[in-house]
Amino acid sequence: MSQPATETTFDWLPLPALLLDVRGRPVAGNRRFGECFPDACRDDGLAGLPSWLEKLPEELAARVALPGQPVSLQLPVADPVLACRLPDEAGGGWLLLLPDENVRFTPASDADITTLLEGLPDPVCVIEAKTLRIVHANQVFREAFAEKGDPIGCTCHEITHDSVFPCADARGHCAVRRAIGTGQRARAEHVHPDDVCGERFFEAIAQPLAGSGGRVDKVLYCLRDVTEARRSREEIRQLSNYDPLTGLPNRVLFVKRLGTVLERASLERSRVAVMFLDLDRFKSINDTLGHNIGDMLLLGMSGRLGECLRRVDVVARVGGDEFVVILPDLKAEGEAEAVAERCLARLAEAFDIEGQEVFSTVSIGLAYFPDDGQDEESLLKNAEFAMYQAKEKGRNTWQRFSLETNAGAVERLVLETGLRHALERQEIFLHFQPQVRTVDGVWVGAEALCRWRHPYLGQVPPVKFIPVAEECGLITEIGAWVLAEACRQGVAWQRQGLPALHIGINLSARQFATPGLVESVESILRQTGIDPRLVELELTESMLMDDAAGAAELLHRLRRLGVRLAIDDFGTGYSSLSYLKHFPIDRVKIDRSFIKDLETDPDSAAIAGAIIAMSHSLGLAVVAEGVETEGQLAFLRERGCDEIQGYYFGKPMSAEDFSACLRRQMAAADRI
Ligand SMILES: Nc1nc2c(ncn2[C@@H]2O[C@@H]3COP(=O)(O)O[C@H]4[C@@H](O)[C@H](n5cnc6c(=O)[nH]c(N)nc65)O[C@@H]4COP(=O)(O)O[C@H]3[C@H]2O)c(=O)[nH]1
Repeated sequence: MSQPATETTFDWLPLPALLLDVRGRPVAGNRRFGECFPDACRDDGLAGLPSWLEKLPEELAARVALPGQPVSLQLPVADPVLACRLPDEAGGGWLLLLPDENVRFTPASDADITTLLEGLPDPVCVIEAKTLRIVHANQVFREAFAEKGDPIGCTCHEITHDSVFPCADARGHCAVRRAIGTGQRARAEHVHPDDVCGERFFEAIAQPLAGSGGRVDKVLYCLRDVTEARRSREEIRQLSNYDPLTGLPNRVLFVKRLGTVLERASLERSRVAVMFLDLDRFKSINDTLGHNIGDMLLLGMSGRLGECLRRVDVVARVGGDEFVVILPDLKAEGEAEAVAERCLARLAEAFDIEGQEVFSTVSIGLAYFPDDGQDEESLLKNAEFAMYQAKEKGRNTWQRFSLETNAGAVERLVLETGLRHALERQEIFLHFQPQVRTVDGVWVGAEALCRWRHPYLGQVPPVKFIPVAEECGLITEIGAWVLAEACRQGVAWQRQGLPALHIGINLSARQFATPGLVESVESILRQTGIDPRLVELELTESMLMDDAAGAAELLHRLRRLGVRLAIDDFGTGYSSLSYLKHFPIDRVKIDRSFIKDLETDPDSAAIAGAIIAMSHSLGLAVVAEGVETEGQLAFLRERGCDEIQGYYFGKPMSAEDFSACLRRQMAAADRI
């Protein structure tokens, strides 16, 4: 076919246009066509044209048209397509004018739609725009609403909602009507009643389908059952914001709510109180009556607490036996105190739990906004502090936050209560301090030292919390955790390619006296898979002296597990080396107090020297603790002290820092 004389005009036509040969096969597209179908127009001609153009030859063959006379073609696009016979002088053929750049497709035939819908896994139907009646529905849709009978001819809302009114989501949106109105795809979330689970949630998507006149005459309506996804989302939200036992908000949500209340209170200049409640001696109830009864008591408590509060008050469970309440918008003086009194009285009444009468009381702390704290954290902290003051006053009472207090006793209570949750809240962790071979400075061991990061108090030193843990018996649990964690770390280092280091672990007196220590150590060794010879348990002299025979037997049993034993802080207690030889001890650690004064105090130097010499004569190795200076190191090296521990070589550090330092040491040694 020769190129028509109108080529320039053809190219600049504002509509997409195609030149067809006499048989109706596309030959060239104009510039606009190229813009609309960029993939189809290549330098070497047309290719990959829309499939509906394949019908053209068939369609044109049936048409009788005079040159220059346009005919309208029935192609599956929304707007009419015009074809114009070109005069024979111009080579015959056709000029095809497409409606505009957004060539829209009309749905295929009913049969095509049915096949298409059946292939979809979700309930899908086609709704007539004018009447909102269903004209097609796939099998999944029919099954989903089987009890309603044949959906064809019914309105979509009759079928999906049992309603004579068009359906709508929570915001009043009907996806179908929006799609009809805007000609755009619309989405909504619907709740449909369900006999089995009460209600089911659907994501509804309405896709407008344009008729031959370009107007939306049908809507493709897809429903996706999102009930399960929504439930899991809700479960996650519930778990992260609510306490699973009582269903009350947890600490996270409580702090958010308190933030909102405080924001409003500062705008309105109103008063808010935070009330912190802690059950008195809950641990002993749990221990004696069992966790089930304990749980039910907590449930009962949370219920009764609700009875004592106003509707605007917010109650949350923030710890095992700790509840907090926000009392917003306090009008009268003493209002919060009255609530506290009411709670004390109601909560002290007996609970009937599985036929048992259970009594419990609470201690309550009160802190006011803005007087006792201006933000969530300080109010919560001060209310908790006041609660400890109430405990200190004899429990079953309330106390308003005040700085004048028996600081020591309250601090102890704060520590004890905090320690009860410290392990489960992962506040306890280990640091490691290198133990270095004196002759060449090589790192041969590490002492594991326990650390506690309290949420309010920050890092609490072990000399403060270990004695409290001892007194309240928590040391057994903490000590076992330390032992396991230190062994686990030792194994992890070896797996990372570091040399096998011996790990020093402190045993406290109470731990030493707890029955089952040997079994506990044995099981930890087995579970962690550490070589027992790398584990060194550190004890103090006083632990051995009270019951020497019993201690010796215990030490022998520990020794039989393969672990090493060291005497810590040597020199501060009985300091009888001859006595020590009755025990299966491997090493002696000279206390820091002697090392500190080595260079200035001849007595300290003499004692340290004597300990080293005597220990060696008894076949015991010696470690010096607290070495901070070159001079101390020189002295100890000269006296043949086996190992050194102290800031001179490294402070206690995290396991990651420890391994990084050790690697640097090893690399430096390799270079020498
Ligand atoms: N000024 C100075 N201090 C140095 C130097 N080198 C080491 N230290 C400190 O001396 C203490 C040595 O541990 P310790 O005598 O077993 O004394 C320990 C131990 O008795 C106890 N402790 C720590 N962790 C545990 C544990 O897991 N269980 C038990 N039962 N007690 C622990 O707490 C004590 C104190 O531990 P930390 O505060 O970590 O204090 C550590 C360490 O940081 C130095 O050159 N200069």
